[in-house]
Amino acid sequence: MLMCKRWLVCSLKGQYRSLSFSASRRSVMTAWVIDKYGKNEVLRFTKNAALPIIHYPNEVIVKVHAASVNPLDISMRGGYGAATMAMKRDPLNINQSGSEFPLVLGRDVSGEIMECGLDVNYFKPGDQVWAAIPPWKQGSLAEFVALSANEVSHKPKSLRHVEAASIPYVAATAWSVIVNTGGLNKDNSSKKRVLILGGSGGVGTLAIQMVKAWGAHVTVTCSQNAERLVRDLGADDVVDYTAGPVEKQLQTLQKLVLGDQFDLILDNIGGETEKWALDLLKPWNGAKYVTLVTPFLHNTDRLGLADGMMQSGVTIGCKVLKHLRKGVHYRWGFFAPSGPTLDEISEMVDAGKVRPVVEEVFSFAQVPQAFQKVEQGHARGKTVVSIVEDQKE
Ligand SMILES: NC(=O)C1=CN([C@@H]2O[C@H](COP(=O)(O)OP(=O)(O)OC[C@H]3O[C@@H](n4cnc5c(N)ncnc54)[C@H](OP(=O)(O)O)[C@@H]3O)[C@@H](O)[C@H]2O)C=CC1
Repeated sequence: MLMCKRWLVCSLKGQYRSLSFSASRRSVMTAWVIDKYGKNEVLRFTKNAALPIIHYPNEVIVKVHAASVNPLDISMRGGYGAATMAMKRDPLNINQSGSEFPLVLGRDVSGEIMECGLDVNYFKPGDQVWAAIPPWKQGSLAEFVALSANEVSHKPKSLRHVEAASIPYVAATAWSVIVNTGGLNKDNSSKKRVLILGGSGGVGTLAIQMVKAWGAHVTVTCSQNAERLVRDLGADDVVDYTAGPVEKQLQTLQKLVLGDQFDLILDNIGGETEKWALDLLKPWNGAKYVTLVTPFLHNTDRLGLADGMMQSGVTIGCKVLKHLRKGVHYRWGFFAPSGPTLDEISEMVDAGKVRPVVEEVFSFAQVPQAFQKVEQGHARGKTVVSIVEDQKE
């Protein structure tokens, strides 16, 4: 359904091609890369990173104005997901080394289209765009990035690049778990009760705003000093997880205030939470618990692709069946890159229903400090990297 708008516009607009970028092409660009997995010391600034080129006719090259750092970048810096990503990365074996290095991290981009492949009709050079970059592709902590056009979307007109870069990855993740896995959308969320475990970080601050805009009643767990932030974003009830056992506080809230159980729980925390959280769902009513903290990539890193996927299949299968017997649905949620999803988010932003929550902006020279910041945890929204000096549209 989301793709329809794009097809319509494509057929109306006709074809656009690359303009001046190809002609004035350099072969190298500046970037932060890693040449091996490890801690922050592996981050290396270079002026000689290979400039991305278009390999497929549906690809575009985007000049990066701003990027952001997510917890995934910290994990990928340490080798998380390497086995699975290697399967998808460099499908043409362009660098002929079979190696993923030098690897550029950064999953969010806000910037400008420089060049379009021959099949790209929806974008043209000069368009202001944003995107969430799949983990198996080279990232956005660089001057340019190559993406498939269906991963890219026109950025909200009301946002500057540094604001826009805070949204795509967490928005695409929140949309994937709430809409695709959780089954809620703008037409069926009114008066639904949603619990967001861990509401103060990147995904949480976006998820609160989305379900609130669709009319849901939103309960959030976070630490005490994040209460004002999450209430400003739309949380109706806030539980301070540092003030005592969070499950007891939520049970009391359900009995005394809500008078009902939850239709959807989004778990950004993982670990012990799934031992008690599913008891807070309405049974036999299609209610779902979706966790973003899954062992999927850890399994493939540890056991290899085939055995890791088999192990994940057994684990999720057992959990789904165990909870189905109690009348509730257990699910794993994943980030899903999608331009059409970002088109929807862009409209919500320009309509004032979703706003960026930028905690700190670092310069391109300060990328290692941005990683340190994210690694320390306790996020209150997003950590952004400004790559081209930002200009108000
Ligand atoms: N499976 C997938 O495809 C994806 C998975 N993820 C995962 O989802 C999780 C959330 O991502 P993201 O929002 O970007 O992470 P962030 O680091 O931005 O946010 C985490 C937030 O949780 C808060 N927090 C920590 N412990 C608790 C707790 N026990 N209860 C309530 N709040 C808590 C932190 O603040 P404080 O400590 O101060 O309370 C922080 O604000 C991460 O584990 C990430 O790796 C994210 C995207 C995609």
